[in-house]
Amino acid sequence: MIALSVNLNKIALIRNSRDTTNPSVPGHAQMCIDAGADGITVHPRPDQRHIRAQDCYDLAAMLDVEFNIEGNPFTRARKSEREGVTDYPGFMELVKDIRPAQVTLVPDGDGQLTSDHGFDLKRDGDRVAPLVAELKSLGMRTSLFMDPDPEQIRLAAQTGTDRIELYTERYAHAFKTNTDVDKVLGEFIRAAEVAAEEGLGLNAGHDLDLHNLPRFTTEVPGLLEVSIGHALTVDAIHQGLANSIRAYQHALGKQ
Ligand SMILES: CC(=O)[C@@H](O)[C@H](O)COP(=O)(O)O
Ligand SMILES: NCC(=O)COP(=O)(O)O
Repeated sequence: MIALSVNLNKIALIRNSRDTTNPSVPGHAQMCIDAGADGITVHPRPDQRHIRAQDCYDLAAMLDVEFNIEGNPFTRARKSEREGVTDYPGFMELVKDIRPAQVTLVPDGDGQLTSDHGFDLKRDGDRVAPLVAELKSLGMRTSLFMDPDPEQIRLAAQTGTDRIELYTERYAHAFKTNTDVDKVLGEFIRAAEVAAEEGLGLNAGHDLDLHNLPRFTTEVPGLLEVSIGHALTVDAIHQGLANSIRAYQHALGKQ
C-alpha cells in the first residue's frame, strides 16, 4: 500500500493570516490521522510564510504517525520579522533538534513561490552526501527531492540517501493539459525503475490530486509514499463548503 502523507502547509498559511491559532495545525493533523492519513508532511520555509519552527515542535509532540519535514538543508537561521513568531533556526538545526521519522531535502531558493526543481547532484552531490550521513546517523530516514532524470537518480544513490522523492509537477501539468502525458509518465516510470535498481526507496509529490493520482500510482512501480497538500486542502474546502453554508444559515435561525 502506498502511504499518504498529508502536507499541512496550507492550513498554516490560513492561520498566519491572523494573529490567532485558528485553524490549529496540530488539530488538523489529528483530523487527518483520525481520517486515515499515514503521515504528516510540513515544509518550513525561512520566511515562515506558512509552517513555522514552532509548528514543527508542536507536531512532533503529538504525532503518532510518520512525520516528514521537507526543506533546504543550506538555509541559515533567520530572525523573525514579526513579534511573537519564533526565529527560524536553519533547516539542519531544526530537524537535528526534532528528529522526525523522515527528512526530505529540497533544493529551494529562499524566495521561491513553491518547489520547482530537484537536486543537481553533479554540482551539489559532495555537499549533500555529508548531510545525508549526519541525518541518518541521528536516526532519521532521508529522502532527496529529484527530477525524473536517471543520471541524477544514480548520483542520489551515491549520496547514501534512503529514498528519493520524485518531483511530479511536470506529470501533473501534462495530465491536466493532456499534453505528452504518456511520454512524461514514461520518464517517471523509467526513473522509478532506476531508483529500484539503485536500491532507493521511492516517494513522490507536488501537484498530485484526485484526478492525476490513480494513473500515476498504478503505472509508476515501487512507490512507497505520496505527500499531498495543495489540492487536498482545496478539495477539503470544496467538499465542506456546502455543509458550512447550511451550518451558518442554521446559526442565523434559518433552516
Ligand atoms: C517539496 C514539495 O514539493 C512541497 O513541499 C511543495 O513545495 C509544497 O510547498 P509549498 O506549500 O510551500 O508550495
Ligand atoms: N512533497 C510534496 C508535498 O508535500 C505537497 O505538495 P503539494 O501537494 O502541496 O503540491
